[in-house]
Amino acid sequence: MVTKTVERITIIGSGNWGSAIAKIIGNNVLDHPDTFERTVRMWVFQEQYNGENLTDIINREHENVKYLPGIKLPENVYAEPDLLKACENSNILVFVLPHQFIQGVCQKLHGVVSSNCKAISLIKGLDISEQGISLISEDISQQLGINCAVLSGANIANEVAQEKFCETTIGATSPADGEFFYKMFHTPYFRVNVVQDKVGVELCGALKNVVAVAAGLVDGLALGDNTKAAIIRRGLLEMRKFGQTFFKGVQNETFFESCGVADLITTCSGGRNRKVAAAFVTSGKPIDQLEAELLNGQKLQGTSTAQEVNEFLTARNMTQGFPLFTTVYRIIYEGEPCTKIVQDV
Ligand SMILES: NC(=O)C1=CN([C@@H]2O[C@H](COP(=O)(O)OP(=O)(O)OC[C@H]3O[C@@H](n4cnc5c(N)ncnc54)[C@H](O)[C@@H]3O)[C@@H](O)[C@H]2O)C=CC1
Ligand SMILES: O=C(CO)COP(=O)(O)O
Repeated sequence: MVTKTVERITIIGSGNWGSAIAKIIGNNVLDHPDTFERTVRMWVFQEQYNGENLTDIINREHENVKYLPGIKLPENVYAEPDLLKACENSNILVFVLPHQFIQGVCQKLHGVVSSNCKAISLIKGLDISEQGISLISEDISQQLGINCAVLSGANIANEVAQEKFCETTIGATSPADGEFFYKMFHTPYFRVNVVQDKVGVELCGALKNVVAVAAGLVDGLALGDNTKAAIIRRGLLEMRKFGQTFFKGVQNETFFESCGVADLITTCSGGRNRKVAAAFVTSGKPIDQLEAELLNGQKLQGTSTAQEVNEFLTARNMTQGFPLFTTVYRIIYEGEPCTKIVQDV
């Protein structure tokens, strides 16, 4: 008798979103014992919390008391501090860590991961410099020699963890992979829609964070909802222009998915980028200091993405074509007055 092998999942990342996703996957695998191994390992970047290893607390209390406090994780989610051990013999890798850390993780996993592994990236960022731009899912594929789908949507982690109804988008070029990851992530309160425009989905997730910073600047200046809506609309247009200028095949329809307009709405209302950008206006403090003061170890993504996008556009003398992205960068990093957010775009 041929026994069907079950898929072993490792979640690489355990922050605010990583922990919320661990809850979804940990519960979903229990509903599909014929497809998935019961234990879901979660790689945790080890740190001390009240003098104790965070991994020990998570495995004892089944709660990520630092990054998702108050939410119980399924008992089949196991926190592992050693990256290679966490990924050992896994054939499904879920990448969900702040984008600035992915290169280091891929270097450690290079040559270790089996070629029959599937991966999906939930990271909202880009690998971008003046030399060029690549999607993080492409970096993962290229460095680890495996296919990598993406998931991105209107998914503020704390609300998802409280099982408040929301949607998300999976971008997978292979229908079979799309179906597989649908099963792994979909729940009645976390409604998955699968599209084939993987590039568009990933770009939306990364670039919306820059628009969220712009929205936060508007809020900090108390310019009101009409102004915020105008900035969000202009940001959506720049997101589409950036995608369709520098990548092939980005579909207009993708911007109407959860990963597009919906994620813009939620992030520009309740996200961390918005919150910290508003404080940047009202406090006058540097953005890094505000990140440390306001986010308790969680990481901003929109400001670094604005910096990376500006470096890329400047190298091509194309900043004028993206006034909102450029103005966000100049306000945050070059000391331009915050009021420029409604003057220069
Ligand atoms: N928090 C949210 O509401 C959502 C976040 N996302 C995206 O998911 C990705 C992960 O974000 P979060 O899970 O919220 O992380 P986070 O913003 O909570 O960041 C903290 C995480 O970074 C880890 N970390 C710190 N230093 C590290 C290092 N040197 N190497 C490796 N890891 C390190 C910490 O251990 C912790 O797991 C980001 O790209 C974010 O944009 C997507 C949807 C929602
Ligand atoms: O991506 C998110 C919501 O979909 C979270 O956005 P922030 O990182 O701005 O909190």
